[in-house]
Amino acid sequence: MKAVPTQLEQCFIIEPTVFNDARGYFFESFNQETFNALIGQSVTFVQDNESYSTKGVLRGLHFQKGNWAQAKLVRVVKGRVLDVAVDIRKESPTYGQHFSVELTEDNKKQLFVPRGFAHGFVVLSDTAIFSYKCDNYYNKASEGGIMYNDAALNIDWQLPSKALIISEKDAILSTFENAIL
Ligand SMILES: Cc1cn([C@H]2C[C@H](O)[C@@H](COP(=O)(O)OP(=O)(O)O[C@H]3O[C@@H](C)C(=O)[C@@H](O)[C@H]3O)O2)c(=O)[nH]c1=O
Repeated sequence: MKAVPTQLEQCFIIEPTVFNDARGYFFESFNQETFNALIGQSVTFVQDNESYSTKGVLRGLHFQKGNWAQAKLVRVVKGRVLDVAVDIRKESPTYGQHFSVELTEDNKKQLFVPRGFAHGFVVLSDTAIFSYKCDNYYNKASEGGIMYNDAALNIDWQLPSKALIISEKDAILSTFENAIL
């Protein structure tokens, strides 16, 4: 397993070591000791989530506020997504910057999204199963969000906006400027 730094401090791409043989493949999708050593942080995940989506589904940009902030370790079990992490740590030198990476069932890359980030993804394949670990529990009252097409963030989602499928909740999120972080 390897952790590749991004330009956003504490945000890493995780590349697992995959063992292929005549039967198929094997890899450790998570190993707490190795993971914490690689990223130089002590993260304890407490909740695992999975979602299924069809092509063009865009979920995000989401975060939880205050004491309910969540770090996430995200990956794709089936299909292909563009995954995006936005630095919303006001004191950060990369505040307002984002990092995006294709996560696919073939490349098996994962993204570690630290606390203090907004997160979202769009499905590029016909269908996708998205799986992630969170280091804090879901808390509906603490949910926050930023509109995916915020002009200041200027994220290239790789699909035309008419091809996107967005929840009612996500269609009315704030601009980055007005979001309560
Ligand atoms: C996120 C979440 C949702 N839910 C419920 C609330 C709702 O009825 C239903 C669907 O929720 P949402 O529409 O918020 O699901 P979704 O849009 O997939 O939300 C997720 O998006 C990605 C981008 C993230 O980063 C995640 O942290 C999470 O915010 O599931 C839980 O019970 N537990 C959870 O942890």
